Amino acid sequence: MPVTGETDDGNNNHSISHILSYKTPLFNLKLYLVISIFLAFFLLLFSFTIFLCCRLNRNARKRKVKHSSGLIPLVSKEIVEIKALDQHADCFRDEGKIGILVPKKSNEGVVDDASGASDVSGDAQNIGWGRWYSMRELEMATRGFAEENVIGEGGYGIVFKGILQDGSVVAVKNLLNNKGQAEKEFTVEVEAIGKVRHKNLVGLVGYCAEGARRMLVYEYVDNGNLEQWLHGDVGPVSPLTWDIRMKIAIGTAKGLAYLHEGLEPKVVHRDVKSSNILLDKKWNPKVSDFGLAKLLGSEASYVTTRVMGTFGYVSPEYASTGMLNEGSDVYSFGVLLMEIITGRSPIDYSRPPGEVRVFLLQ
Ligand SMILES: Nc1ncnc2c1ncn2[C@@H]1O[C@H](COP(=O)(O)OP(=O)(O)OP(=O)(O)O)[C@@H](O)[C@H]1O
Repeated sequence: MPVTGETDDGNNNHSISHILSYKTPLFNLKLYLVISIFLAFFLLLFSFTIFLCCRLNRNARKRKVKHSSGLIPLVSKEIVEIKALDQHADCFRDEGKIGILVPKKSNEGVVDDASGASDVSGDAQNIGWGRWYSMRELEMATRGFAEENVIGEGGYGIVFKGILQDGSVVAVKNLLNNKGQAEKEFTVEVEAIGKVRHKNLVGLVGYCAEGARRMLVYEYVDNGNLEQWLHGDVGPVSPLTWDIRMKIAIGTAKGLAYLHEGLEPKVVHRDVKSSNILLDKKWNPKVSDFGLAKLLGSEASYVTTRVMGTFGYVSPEYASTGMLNEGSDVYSFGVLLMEIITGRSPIDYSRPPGEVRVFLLQ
C-alpha cells in the first residue's frame, strides 16, 4: 500500500543517513566524510593516471618521430619556449585585420566556410597564391594521418609527410586546436608567408580549413633541420663542413633579410632557432615555422607585452621591453651563428644556473 511504502522509504532514508553519520575510527570522522575523501582520492588518482598515459603517449610519439628516419640524426635536448613579461596581454591583438581566403560554399557543393560544417569534395581550389585543400585530400595524402608519416611535432601541432595525387611531396601541419591557438597560428602563418616565395623560406603551398580544423601545407624539405645536424647523433665526424656551415648561415641570412627588407609590411619571424632551419639534401637552408611571426607596417617597432620566442635566442631588449623589430631576429640569428660555429647549444642545463644561456654576453 502506498502509505506503507512511503513509511518504508522514510525509514530507509532515515537509517541510511543515520549510518552515514556514524563516527568511524579514522580520526573520528563521520562515515560520509571518509567515503567522500576516498572518492576524491580515487578520482585524483584516476585523473593523474590518464594524464600520465597521455604524456607517455606523446613522448613515445616524439621518440618515434626522432627515430623514424635512419638518415636524419636524433636530438637529445629540448628547448623550452618562454613567455616572459605579462602573460595576460594579447600579442595578436590586431589579427582581426587579417583576411583568410576560405572558399565559400558553391553550388558544386565543394566547401564550407571557416566556421561552418564540413561538406567537401576532393577538389582543391585556387586561392591566388596557393591552393585550398580539402580534408579528404590531405587524409589521402597522409594515409589518414598515419603514425608512420609523422615527421615532427612542435608546440602548435603535428607535422606529417604527405604525397598529393599529382605526386608532389608536402609537409602537412595539423594544428592543435587548443583555445583558439590553431586559429592564431594558422592566420599568422598564412598572412606572413602565404604569398611569399624565396628559396630560403619554406614555401606554404596551401591550407585546409574545415569546421574547427586548421592545417597548413608546405613544400616538403627532405633533410631534417639544423638542430638535428648540429646536436643530434651524427657519428664521430659531423658532415657539416665549414663550407656547408657557411652556406647554411648565408642562406638563412638571405631568407631573414628578405623578410625584413623585401616585404611590405615586413615580417619579423620571432622564433629564429636551429630547429626552425630546415635543410634540403644540398644543405640549402629554409627558414620555417612562422607561427609567431609579426607583420610590421610603417611603424619601426611594435610593443608587445607578451614576449614570445625560445629561451636562449630571444634578445634581452625584446625580453625586457617588449619592443619588437627586426633587430630581435638579428639577435637570434647571432645566437644561431655562434651555434653553427661552435656546435654548442645556446641552452645548456648541465651548467651552473648563471651560465645556462651559453652565448649570453653580459
Ligand atoms: N616543410 C617541412 N618539411 C619537412 N619537415 C618539416 C617541415 N616543417 C616542419 N618540419 C619538421 O617537423 C617538426 C615540427 O615542426 P614545427 O615547426 O611544428 O615545430 P618545431 O619548430 O620543432 O617546434 P616549435 O613549433 O615548438 O618551435 C620539425 O622537426 C621540423 O623539422
